[in-house]
Amino acid sequence: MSKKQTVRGVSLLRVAVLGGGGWGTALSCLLARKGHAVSLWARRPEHVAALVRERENRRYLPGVFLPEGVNPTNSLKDALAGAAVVVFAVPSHAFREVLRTALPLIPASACVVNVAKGLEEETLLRLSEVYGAEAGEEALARYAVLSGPSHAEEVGRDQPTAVVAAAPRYQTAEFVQELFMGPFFRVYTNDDLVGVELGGALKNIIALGTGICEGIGFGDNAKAALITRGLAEITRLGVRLGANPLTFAGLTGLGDLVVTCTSMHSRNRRAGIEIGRGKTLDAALAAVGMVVEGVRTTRAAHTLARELNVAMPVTAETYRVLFEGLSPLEAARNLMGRARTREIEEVCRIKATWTVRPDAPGGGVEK
Ligand SMILES: NC(=O)C1=CN([C@@H]2O[C@H](COP(=O)(O)OP(=O)(O)OC[C@H]3O[C@@H](n4cnc5c(N)ncnc54)[C@H](O)[C@@H]3O)[C@@H](O)[C@H]2O)C=CC1
Ligand SMILES: O=C(CO)COP(=O)(O)O
Repeated sequence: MSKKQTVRGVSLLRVAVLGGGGWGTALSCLLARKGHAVSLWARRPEHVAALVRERENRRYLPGVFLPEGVNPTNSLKDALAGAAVVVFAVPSHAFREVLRTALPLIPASACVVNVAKGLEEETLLRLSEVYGAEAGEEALARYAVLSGPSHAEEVGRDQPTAVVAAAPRYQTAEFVQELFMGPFFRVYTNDDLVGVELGGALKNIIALGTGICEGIGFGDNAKAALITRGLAEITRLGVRLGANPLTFAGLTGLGDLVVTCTSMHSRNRRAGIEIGRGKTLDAALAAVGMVVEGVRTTRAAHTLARELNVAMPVTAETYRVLFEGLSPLEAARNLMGRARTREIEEVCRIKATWTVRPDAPGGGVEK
């Protein structure tokens, strides 16, 4: 493919998408529709064979057909050869393992985009920290995350969607913005990498909790309370870890909470509903049959919150339901019975340490 061909400033590129689930498939379709040459890598040969044969991911994204520009492959070497961009779309728990195998094969100049939403359970690290530890700090200059309210089922069908790109180096976020931006896919940049990563990961806990409430039979008031108070505790932990509190009012905070806590596409919400109806965690996960990131993230965030002494009551009760056998109804009673407090006073206790990054034009504030 000629490097001279461009789509609004970004050359038509060779892109490797790693991960043959719903999100990797939807993003492969989006990029191929923009004219990029996409290798879609999945680890199971029979899954790749089905993708090649059917031109559809019937297991994870039924009804969305792969454009010509998507080439499914089981060979990491083939997928990564000559790639200008590498998109990691594997679940968070597989990120380090796949990264280690892929790193020697990734071209030195390639831009790496991670789209998984989670924390590494064992180390409590954000995935950009995992990347820096494995690839070296200097490699972070070409690393970005893409996050926000974006179900694969809708993106795969060109339904309007808005997301955020963030990166240690602001220009990399701008490159990723241009790469993914399309008529139905609007990409903002945000220079708060910490907030964008945490917003995407932590909202899954609240979606599990909201689902549990629905499974019990509670109504919209409970859902609104959980979304709002969930946002408050996400913001508390985020600010403690160096995020900009305003990020959580944006697409990767409030936006992704709304979509994940209310959409029937959400695996986290669906798993929560099953648990609220009385299923065990294992039975709920089996019923969903796809990755439910919030389960591991609940464990990681609960540990982080305790280590940092940050109050996260929704996370704590969700943890007890998932891992300590607390009944969903008892968890709801615990949340409602907490000591009375003031909403605003609590928010005011957030002491923001956020500073504007020097490499962000306009100070990172949208004009
Ligand atoms: N599905 C969605 O709408 C969205 C998903 N995400 C995030 O994208 C990430 C991937 O999610 P989905 O594609 O939805 O998952 P999925 O459940 O649809 O598929 C997961 C894929 O990862 C593969 N996989 C699992 N372990 C692996 C390993 N060790 N090595 C290689 N491949 C492995 C599975 O075989 C499967 O193909 C998650 O972090 C999720 O939170 C983000 C935005 C939207
Ligand atoms: O992150 C997502 C949508 O923005 C996907 O959420 P689920 O994993 O709950 O389906």
